[in-house]
Amino acid sequence: MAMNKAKTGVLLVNLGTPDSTETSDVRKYLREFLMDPRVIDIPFLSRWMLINFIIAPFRAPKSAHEYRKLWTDRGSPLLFHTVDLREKLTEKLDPKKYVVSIGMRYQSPSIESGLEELRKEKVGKIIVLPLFPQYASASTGSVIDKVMEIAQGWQIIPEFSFISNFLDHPQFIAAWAERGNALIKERDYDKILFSYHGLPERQILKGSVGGYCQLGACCNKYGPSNTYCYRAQCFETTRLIAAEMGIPEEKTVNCFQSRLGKDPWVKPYTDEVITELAAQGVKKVLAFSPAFVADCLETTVEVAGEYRDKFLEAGGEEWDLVPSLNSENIWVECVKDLVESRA
Ligand SMILES: C=CC1=C(C)c2cc3[nH]c(cc4nc(cc5[nH]c(cc1n2)c(C)c5CCC(=O)O)C(CCC(=O)O)=C4C)c(C)c3C=C
Ligand SMILES: [Fe+2]
Ligand SMILES: [Fe+2]
Repeated sequence: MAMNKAKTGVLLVNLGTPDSTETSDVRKYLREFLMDPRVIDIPFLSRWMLINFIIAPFRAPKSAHEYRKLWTDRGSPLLFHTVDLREKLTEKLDPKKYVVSIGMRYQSPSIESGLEELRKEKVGKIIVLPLFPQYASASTGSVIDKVMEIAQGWQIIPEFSFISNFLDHPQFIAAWAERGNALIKERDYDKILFSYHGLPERQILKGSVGGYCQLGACCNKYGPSNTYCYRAQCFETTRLIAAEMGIPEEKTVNCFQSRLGKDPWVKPYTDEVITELAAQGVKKVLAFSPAFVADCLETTVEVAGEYRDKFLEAGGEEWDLVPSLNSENIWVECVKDLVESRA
């Protein structure tokens, strides 16, 4: 007689977002987010002073203003696209074999509540998918850290599988190419710009065991020696999307956005690249933001708003952002494959 096998739980985790655009909620979110030592990796007391004397009083009201530009009837896009992704993935997976929940690394719904939903279903195995294509300690690493911290308190720890990155998954690449091609069909662009979330350089160097990454030309090749170098992962994603779309490499440009503070972050910086492109006479830019799988503050407000304004003010004429993967069918298929290949 065939044995009934326990279901596999799938936990989809995204970064998280404030509960509302009230400054108090944004402050609460920023406090939790930026007190994470993997995000701001400086000594506790310095981090605490930075959050309480600078971020909470000055940054929170500014960020709340930005979040108001992003907010929709369904709240924050980052959250509702993750809810939709869960729903569509659940429809595609065999209900006898899988149960899917979601968790946000910061604020709600929490990772803890997502794991509890799975435990109630008595799952035999948990696959954790941090929704960050390229591994970074500040994103994927922090999610894994939190899940392990929670599981420490359990009597029974089931089998876990953590998906650390998917920057080169063929369906992830095809999904971006499909989104980009829809715009390229309409219009000719001079440059295709890929803007990734930035990181302090020291975070990459700290992970560079044996000094394999020098933040230079070494990141232009991706392979077994630098699997987790964030910069190399980003460059590889660009190369693969460009190849899938038939775009020559010299038409592409990589850059890193959203730097915070005075320490050096990974280069080149998106705002500086924009000024240089405009000065070179580039008029039409198509921008991709493939460090995010859902539209969020960083894409809709920063890339499609702030950076667009900057480019147009500097003499550019056209700046379009490729919408994120959100809960597009081809992306749901990719997530299904990521999950089934770990089951
Ligand atoms: C030291 C600061 C930060 C690091 C390091 C960092 C890494 C990092 N972040 C994401 C993804 C997202 N970040 C988002 C917003 C955001 N990020 C930071 C700071 C750091 N991020 C701040 C302060 C904010 C809040 C907004 C602001 O005040 O400017 C978001 C958007 C969330 C939303 O609600 O829409 C995402 C997503 C990754 C993947 C990453 C490491 C690679
Ligand atoms: Fe961030
Ligand atoms: Fe590198």
